[in-house]
Amino acid sequence: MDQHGIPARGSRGPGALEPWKEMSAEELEKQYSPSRWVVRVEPEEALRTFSGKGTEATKNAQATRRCQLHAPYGDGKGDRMDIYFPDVQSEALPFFLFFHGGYWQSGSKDQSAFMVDPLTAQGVAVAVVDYDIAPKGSLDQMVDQVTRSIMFIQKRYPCNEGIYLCGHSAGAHLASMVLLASWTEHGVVPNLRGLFLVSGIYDLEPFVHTSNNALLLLTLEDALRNSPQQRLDVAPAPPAGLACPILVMVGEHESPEFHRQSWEFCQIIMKTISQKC
Ligand SMILES: N[C@@H](CC(=O)c1ccccc1NC=O)C(=O)O
Repeated sequence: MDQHGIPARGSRGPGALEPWKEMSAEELEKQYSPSRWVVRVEPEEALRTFSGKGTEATKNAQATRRCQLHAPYGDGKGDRMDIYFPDVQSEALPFFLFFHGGYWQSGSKDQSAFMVDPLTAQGVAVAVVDYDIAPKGSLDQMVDQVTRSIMFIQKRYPCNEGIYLCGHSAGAHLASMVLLASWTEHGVVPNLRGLFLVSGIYDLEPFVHTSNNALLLLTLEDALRNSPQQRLDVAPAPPAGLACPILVMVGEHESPEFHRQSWEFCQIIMKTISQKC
């Protein structure tokens, strides 16, 4: 265990399953290529459709909803979010913050506002958050950006009726990292009321050994430091975010490794809650 409370390499506790260690490089690559598990279309078409539909929905949301685009949540050029508002004019709204996926190296807020229509219609404000993807940003910087984007919403809308975080894939990982955040250090505790984690990965060690790491260049240390699966139950204090409901979801047709990641993350959350809360 080091000073960050990070367990030594490979010590995931008794009973931990690490089937990925037995896989060939080719199999591991496939397990961590979500587009190859789409059942209806070929991987390239799946990726094209995903970004095409997202871009179209974003243009539609920007044309039809009251919104503030490129709102700066910090001083960095990449510290930007688009905020979409419901018809009701109020500061006391629930806020839904979305963090896109793309293995920390692709995707943007400009193709990720597909949930804006249904949520704003229900009286929810939606913030779609950009962060500096690789190679511009490092994973540690992205985690910091996500933390600052949440603090920005809390400070700007102190009367909010709850902050709900949602992330998809790599974005689910970034959202889950708030469970390790030390909010008192940041001078504001966000009014977190819910976490929606969709098809995320929470133990980054297997990812390090795939070609997806070529741009991100995560070391094993970076991966462990940024793996809530490995840090949650050894974190020194009960994470503030654990006081709210956490929904861990995974797509039916995602790879067995993606299913295992979500399942084991659920287990560690429940274990941590029973120990610390
Ligand atoms: N190169 C990956 C792309 C990918 O992983 C991805 C694409 C869009 C949204 C999320 C993704 N994965 C995780 O963040 C693949 O082929 O599946």
